[in-house]
Amino acid sequence: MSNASPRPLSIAAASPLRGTVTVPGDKSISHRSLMFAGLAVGESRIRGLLEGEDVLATAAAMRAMGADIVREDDGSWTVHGVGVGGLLQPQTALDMGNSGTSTRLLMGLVASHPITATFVGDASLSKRPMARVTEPLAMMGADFTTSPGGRLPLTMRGLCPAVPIAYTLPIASAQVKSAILLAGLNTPGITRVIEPVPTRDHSERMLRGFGADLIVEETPEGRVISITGEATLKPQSIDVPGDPSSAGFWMVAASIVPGSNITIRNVLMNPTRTGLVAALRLMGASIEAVDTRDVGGESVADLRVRHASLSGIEVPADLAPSMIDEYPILFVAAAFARGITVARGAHELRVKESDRIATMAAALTLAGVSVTEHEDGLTIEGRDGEPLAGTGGDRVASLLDHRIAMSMAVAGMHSREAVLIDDAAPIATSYPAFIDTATSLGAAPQWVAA
Ligand SMILES: O=C(O)C1=C[C@@H](OP(=O)(O)O)[C@@H](O)[C@H](O)C1
Ligand SMILES: C=C(OP(=O)(O)O)C(=O)O
Repeated sequence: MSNASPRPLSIAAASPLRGTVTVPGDKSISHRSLMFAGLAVGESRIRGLLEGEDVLATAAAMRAMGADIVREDDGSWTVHGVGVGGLLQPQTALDMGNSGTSTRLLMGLVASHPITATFVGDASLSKRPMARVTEPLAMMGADFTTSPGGRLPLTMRGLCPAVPIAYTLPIASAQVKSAILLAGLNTPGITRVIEPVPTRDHSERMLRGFGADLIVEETPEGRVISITGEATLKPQSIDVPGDPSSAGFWMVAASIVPGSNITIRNVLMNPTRTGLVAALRLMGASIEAVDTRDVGGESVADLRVRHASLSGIEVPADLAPSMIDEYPILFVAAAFARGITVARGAHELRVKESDRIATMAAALTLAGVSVTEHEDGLTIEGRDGEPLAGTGGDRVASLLDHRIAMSMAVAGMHSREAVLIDDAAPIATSYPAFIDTATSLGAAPQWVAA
């Protein structure tokens, strides 16, 4: 996983995109399903789990710490948990591959168990900041030996019983929030996280579903989330809804390729995740949610998306937490809009799988788009529906970042000559079927020789 060989991809003008697609299970919910089921007492069943490399890294780590996790013949997953407090000492380093969510949430779990664990990852993950979780987890009593800059590889020793804390998030991060709440699961007393800016709330919803004593209060300081340890989690039957972050690629693809008309089935519409839909609608996109329904306590809908003339906008900065992973594909939409799009207030993009501000600025510039880079975002001059010229035989650098590879593949779908991407292998971290789905909709991605 950490050493996959590069796989260059070429993609050029698509015929109109038509048809119905089903996106894979939500990545955030998939990670949490395995972790919480792995801590429950008894058998949980998960349907629709995302079988991408990031989630498989979580499964392997939970197995290494004692959970029994099996993929059944019908594609569902069965998990027998160890019980909160029951995680075992892993015998080898936990390989987190490319996955920030696996790393930070599992560090939270280890923090309140009496075990030592070493976390390693690929070149991208090894550059990402971990102090945002090691600092609060150290306050709870965990001990860390990190690589320079507080990065991976790192070894941590949990403390049991750990010390409950009340912690105000200095950055809007669901991973940091979740790491602390997960440490709180096995910590006697009440662990509190104060979230001035709301972020995705899957940990809160799911932990409550698994029977944890967790309350959320809206206060003038923000959302206060309190979890009482030591919790007992009850096994669950989970249907993972489709990932809105994966659906985002098709929303933009259908919006920019003339004549397109597609339906994306079963998309999670949790309001902490729908920022891209809101931003695209502000730009004039035609996205209609049909058959909105409740699946396991989450709102889910089918999205009908038709080609539309997009206009440049100032992207409201308060949408950032609810579309943080969707900026790369929003930048692609902006490249085809009429007029200027300004997206600021998204500084966190600098510390994702790649520096997504710099990486997308370079990628779009190579494809002939006029882009200005800011410390916290981009200004993009739209082409008013005109196709890109292509990358002229040069290769976009995806820098081990799945969302860059997929976003630039979508850009290629409305390009006269090919957009070449140096390495599309990272797509498998979150969306293994992306290339097949693109082909089924009428696009023509081609693997090329390295
Ligand atoms: O909690 C989660 O599942 C995630 C939270 C976000 O990260 P941050 O919390 O670092 O913003 C997001 O970028 C990531 O893809 C998944
Ligand atoms: C940022 C992402 O994931 P992670 O932080 O889990 O690596 C992502 O999927 O875009």
